[in-house]
Amino acid sequence: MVFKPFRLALIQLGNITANKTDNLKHARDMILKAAANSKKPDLIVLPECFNSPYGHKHFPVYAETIAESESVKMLSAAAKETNTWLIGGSIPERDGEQLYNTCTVYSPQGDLVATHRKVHLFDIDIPGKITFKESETLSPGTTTNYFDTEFARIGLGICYDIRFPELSMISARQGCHVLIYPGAFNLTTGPLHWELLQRSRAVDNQVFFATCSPARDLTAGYHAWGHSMVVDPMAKVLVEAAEAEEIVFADIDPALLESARAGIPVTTQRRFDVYPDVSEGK
Ligand SMILES: O=C(O)CCC(=O)C(=O)O
Repeated sequence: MVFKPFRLALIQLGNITANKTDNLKHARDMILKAAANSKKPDLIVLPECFNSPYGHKHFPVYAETIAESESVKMLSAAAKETNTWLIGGSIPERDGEQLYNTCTVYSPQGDLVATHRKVHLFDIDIPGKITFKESETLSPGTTTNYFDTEFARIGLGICYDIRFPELSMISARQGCHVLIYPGAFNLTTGPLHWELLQRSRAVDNQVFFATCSPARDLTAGYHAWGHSMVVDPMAKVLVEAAEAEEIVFADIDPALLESARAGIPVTTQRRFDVYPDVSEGK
């Protein structure tokens, strides 16, 4: 499987309003801006729920079917126009009666090459801090997903999916070199767990791990943590955004994955005679 050096751009998108048309226009402008940067990224990433305010009551209002989605049309056209791979964050998706939190991925030709429906819904209740119940309106995805580019195999997840090591483990054992999760942690769990979980998933699996969050907006109903990040296979943070809108770039160097695996060979020391391989049959 090909793994070559490439450059990643994470768009920590701000100004996500109640107006979808404005959100799509702003996201498009930022994709064009990232692509026009002298750093010339090979892959651009948007955050979770980039076209709608984040909240289960908003999902039914903003949901689109993939076949008729104006968001998908915009993302496909932007990928083609910039001739760049694009992970289109996530959008509320409608499929019949069901709604999903769905990530869509585009080739530089503008083809929709992969989707990932958030597998683990964000249902938490920390009294006095945060209560959120995506399952009030969303259904969970039922598949693990990755896509291949000319430079790497890339595994997908969305936000809360990061808390479930099995998903990352399965992607890594399917040969993914880089795991990319659009996400939107909050001001309670963000400071404690956002970086910790990414560095854990990276070091567990000796892969690169990246997240892309919306910018923090204290006037919005949901306060995103921000801090979009790229972590290397030794769990070193390569780049981290602050809270405001920002585009951050990272060079993904396969030599770092190779040296991590050579120096600490856990990938060949697993004891599937003692515990099961969660990727078996996947
Ligand atoms: O796991 C967390 O603390 C936050 C998850 C989240 O915000 C999400 O899944 O959208």
